[in-house]
Amino acid sequence: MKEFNICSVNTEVLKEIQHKIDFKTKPVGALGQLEDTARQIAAIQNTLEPQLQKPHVLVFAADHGIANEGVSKYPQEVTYQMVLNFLSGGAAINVFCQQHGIALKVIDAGVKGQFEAHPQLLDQKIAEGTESFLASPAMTLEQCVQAISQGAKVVTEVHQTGCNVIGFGEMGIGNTTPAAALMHVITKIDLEVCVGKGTGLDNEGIQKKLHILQEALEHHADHLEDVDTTYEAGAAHFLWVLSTFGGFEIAQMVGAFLQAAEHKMVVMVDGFIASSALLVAQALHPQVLEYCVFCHQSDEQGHAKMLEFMKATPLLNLQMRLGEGTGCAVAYPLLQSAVQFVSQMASFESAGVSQS
Ligand SMILES: Cc1cc2ncn([C@H]3O[C@H](COP(=O)(O)O)[C@@H](O)[C@H]3O)c2cc1C
Ligand SMILES: O=C(O)c1cccnc1
Repeated sequence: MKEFNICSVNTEVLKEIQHKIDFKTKPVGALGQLEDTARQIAAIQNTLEPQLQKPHVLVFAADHGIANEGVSKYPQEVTYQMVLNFLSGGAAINVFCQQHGIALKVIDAGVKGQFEAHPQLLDQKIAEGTESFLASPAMTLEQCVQAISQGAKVVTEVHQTGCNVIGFGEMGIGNTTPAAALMHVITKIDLEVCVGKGTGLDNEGIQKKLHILQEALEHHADHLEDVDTTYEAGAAHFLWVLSTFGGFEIAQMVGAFLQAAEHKMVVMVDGFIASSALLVAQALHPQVLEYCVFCHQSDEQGHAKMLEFMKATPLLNLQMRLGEGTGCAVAYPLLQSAVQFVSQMASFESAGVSQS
């Protein structure tokens, strides 16, 4: 497995930027979470003059064997079709990226079917979909390790273009099911809390999804008993969990999160599925969380608890439940506001305004 070298952010800068923020012409703390975000970005960048450059969203797409068990409201071919939609500019993520000047790349991490070459599409296909984890591991350990390094590689390429702020999205019909499994195994939160409606299952559909997950956990129970999800237990446990229950887009996002933190990039975190990849990433390297701005709380029912587990306070709660990185794209202007008030607001002294 690729080694990641992730340092903690500079906490000295946190104190100094706080001082700078407190001398801006506003009551102390009045910009709320924008102040927290500004402090965090300053600490990540190790500067009192944080800046955002060349924002990117990477959408990782892949298919899932478990989708054949009827865990989604939509058919599997939607994954392939939506990739084409991303490439022709018609998806929600295209619209929001266009709106905010965010560059968008689409990564085929393991979609069923072949695509023609396209300047926005990267071929990082591990295989044409995972196996159903109802009866076997979703992927081999080798595939899992390969996916992590592929996800890392694309982030390094984007970083080399001068990008210092990046978000990860996903597309993969059925992928709220592996995300729920990862959440349950890593957080030990009751499976019922981790399972939600995804693309819009009704109650009966959610019960079926829950039963399939229970059956899958039962199938892997012998191994699961030996799984130690404490940090000290080491990477092998988490790699087993990720390869057994994950997906190729999820595993590539694990590598992407870790690599972005190694490059000291500001990392925008999207919804339930992206956060399930981050759960694995933070289990391997807890410092990755210091680089993460949690963009929104998804309406998928497990997300609130998942965020709580990572002690995260999301910027937005718009009852969105789409994925694709849309939470990152709509929250990006807030990150811009955070860095711009630091650089552009007057101080009490420069504006001649009296302090308390
Ligand atoms: C047209 C369409 C576009 C999407 N864009 C993201 N998702 C989202 O829905 C899927 C997860 O939900 P589930 O586990 O219930 O299948 C993922 O592809 C996710 O990205 C979409 C889903 C659909 C149908
Ligand atoms: O929060 C998400 O990422 C999400 C929720 C439901 C369906 N697709 C994605």
